[in-house]
Amino acid sequence: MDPFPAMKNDLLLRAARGEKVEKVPVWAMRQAGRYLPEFREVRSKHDFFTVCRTPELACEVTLQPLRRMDLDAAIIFSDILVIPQALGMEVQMVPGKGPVFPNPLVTPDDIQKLNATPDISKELGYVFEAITLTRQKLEGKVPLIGFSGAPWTLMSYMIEGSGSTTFSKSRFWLYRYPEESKKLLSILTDVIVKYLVGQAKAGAQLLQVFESHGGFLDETIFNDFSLFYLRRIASEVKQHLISEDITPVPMTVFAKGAHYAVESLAQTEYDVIGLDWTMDPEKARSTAQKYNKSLQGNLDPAALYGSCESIAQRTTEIVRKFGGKGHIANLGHGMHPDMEPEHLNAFVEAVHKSSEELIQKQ
Ligand SMILES: Cc1c2[nH]c(c1CCC(=O)O)Cc1[nH]c(c(CCC(=O)O)c1C)Cc1[nH]c(c(CCC(=O)O)c1C)Cc1[nH]c(c(CCC(=O)O)c1C)C2
Repeated sequence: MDPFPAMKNDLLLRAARGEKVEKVPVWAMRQAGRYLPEFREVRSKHDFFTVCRTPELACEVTLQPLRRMDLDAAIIFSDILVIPQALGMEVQMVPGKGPVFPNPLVTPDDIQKLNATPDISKELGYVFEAITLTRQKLEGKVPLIGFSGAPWTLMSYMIEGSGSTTFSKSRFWLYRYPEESKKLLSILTDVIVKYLVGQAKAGAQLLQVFESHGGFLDETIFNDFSLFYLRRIASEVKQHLISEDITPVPMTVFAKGAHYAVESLAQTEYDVIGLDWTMDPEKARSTAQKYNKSLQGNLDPAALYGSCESIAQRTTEIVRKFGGKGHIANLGHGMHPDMEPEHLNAFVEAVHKSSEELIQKQ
């Protein structure tokens, strides 16, 4: 028996599985965040990782955007960098700078210092508790998304020690220490699989894997150091759930910038391929159809700086290009802190209105 309230809106889950929908579901990456005054209010009292680690606070900020807008999904408030923390690395969130690792990995010997096989429920149980609490509080209003960073993206932060424009230190590892890099990626993959299985068991109804730094790799390097592990994650998460008699939840992969990889990702066990705003929806759609996959995306986040009219116009165009079926509307990357909530709302409304019209005509 499902211990959670019955779903009132399952558009996201139907679209992820390529089923019929009456309108296209929509959510936004970083929909909980600093562009919302009510989020800044919470952050003025609690530091970033305290919000992540306190289920009541994480639940509260997860629900904030849903009180303002007719979004079709919630995404649990957390960060991809909770995994390096679980492996024993310190991560600080520095205002105006973002995440900083005071002691990044410098040479492959540093891999020995990691706690490579952490007790996931002990180290990350707070995320599972936040998910269960949020599923209860959502009362079936919309599905709850869980997520993780992908191995390469996490490895790049662990080596760079922060964001970077070149990722030269972590890319150095791929070419200079390929075997040790693979060892690290495999440690991360094993942890990510357990973490995502735990999220599904706690109540997450769709799991998204963020390969935010995919586009820094060329195709052959991507295949060996990213795709290989992404593929393992989808297949192992689903196998684990099946072996415990749990119906596997749909999974989305978002490999930002990896244009060359849309087809190879469509050949994995992910159900949904996320597109950034520089990718062509029509081209991706013909690829996705071959493999029965759904797509997510891909309005340029910067389009939200335009007027509400221009947002509606651009959104209608994008919805038409994706064709209504097997589409989850989203931005091509996350919200920025200086965006206006009303402009995100214009996007949400335009997705619903234009897709309802499009689907009715079909
Ligand atoms: C709101 C927020 C988050 N993380 C950070 C912030 C801002 C910091 C603050 O409030 O002080 C720091 C925070 N955490 C990170 C960054 C990026 C740093 C950089 O590389 O420049 C920042 C500013 C690292 C991070 N964190 C995340 C990614 C993957 C998505 C992406 O590519 O943007 C990445 C790369 C995932 C993430 N991060 C977050 C979510 C919450 C759920 C939602 O979408 O509403 C999610 C899914 C939340």
